[in-house]
Amino acid sequence: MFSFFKKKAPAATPAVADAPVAAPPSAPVATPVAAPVVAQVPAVPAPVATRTTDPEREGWMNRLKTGLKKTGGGIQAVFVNAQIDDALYEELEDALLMADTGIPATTHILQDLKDRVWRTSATTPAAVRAQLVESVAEVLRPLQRPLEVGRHTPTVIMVAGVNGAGKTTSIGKLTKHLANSNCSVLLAAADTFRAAAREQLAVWADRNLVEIVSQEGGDPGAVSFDAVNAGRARGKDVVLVDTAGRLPTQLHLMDELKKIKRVVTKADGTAPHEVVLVIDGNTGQNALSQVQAFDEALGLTGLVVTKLDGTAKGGVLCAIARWGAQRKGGPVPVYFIGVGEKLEDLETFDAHEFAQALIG
Ligand SMILES: Nc1nc2c(ncn2[C@@H]2O[C@H](COP(=O)(O)OP(=O)(O)OP(=O)(O)O)[C@@H](O)[C@H]2O)c(=O)[nH]1
Repeated sequence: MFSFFKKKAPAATPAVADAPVAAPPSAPVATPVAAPVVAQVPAVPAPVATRTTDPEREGWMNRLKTGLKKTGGGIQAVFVNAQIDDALYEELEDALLMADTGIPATTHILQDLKDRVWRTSATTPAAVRAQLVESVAEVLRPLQRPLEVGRHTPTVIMVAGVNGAGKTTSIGKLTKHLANSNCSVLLAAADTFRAAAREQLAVWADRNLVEIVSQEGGDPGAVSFDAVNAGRARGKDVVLVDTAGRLPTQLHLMDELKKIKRVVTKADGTAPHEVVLVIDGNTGQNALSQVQAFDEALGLTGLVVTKLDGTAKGGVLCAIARWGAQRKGGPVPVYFIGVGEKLEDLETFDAHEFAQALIG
């Protein structure tokens, strides 16, 4: 199941009765996702829906749980025949650190857990574990925010990341869902180095009946510029700019990325409207370094975390959330998570579900 919000010009009367209830991004949400939201929605962005008994959503939850099984298993084991004492908290600390949660987030979660245990008078391992899920969910909740489409026409989304993080695959998945929801999409193949990347994108474009701007060996800035102009001229809802993979340490390539962003702004003074970093969920604490480095270079507006169906430990999202709590512009939301290689394996991020999968 997939959800995003498409906003149209304010002139139209919002379909208030049918629209999801708006709430602050940090508030717990409980509206079930019935179907992708493509209707006009109120001006205030609404949160993505969460807990649901939808079988499709349960299916991907199982995949996420399977992917994070190692982490969940490790944390679960701490609670087996456990006493609620200092030793339990020490073991939990180890388990959270092993899950790539990092020291600041682990310290924060444990302190919050102790407060909760005291407040709720939790005395059984199961009750403490339930409180741990709530602690982790609360840390993650600021990351839960939907991608908005429709405020600008086209909405220009620039996608970056290290090599092999899953950018092109995620763009393909996202394109499918956008196209399925009647959003017209234009893809910009700004990875002009790798012929295979252009071909891969062209295959996605073909499958999804969307258009693509591509140029063999061309300048990625020029391709992006052309794509944004073409997107505007053709009245596309979304332009997705796929950039070549690069490491934050490759300074000349990071400069190139900054240039692509500048050129996109030249084509449309309000763009890019989103700068999304794709991170591989298996890269552990390194994912946090990537987020920080790309954010410094580009100013990120969102994340896609891929490969959570594999051997990812998942705790790094807590580290990213705690870092985001200190960030000047606030947390960088996780728009989507990737739980497989298939087209439908892209899901909106739900803090509570993720916490449940993580804790096991
Ligand atoms: N299991 C799994 N595999 C994924 C997921 N997302 C992407 N992949 C796989 O990861 C590999 C790399 O994906 P790409 O989309 O080519 O990565 P990229 O970031 O575009 O790569 P470069 O263009 O080389 O930087 C492919 O084999 C994908 O099928 C996911 O959520 N789960």
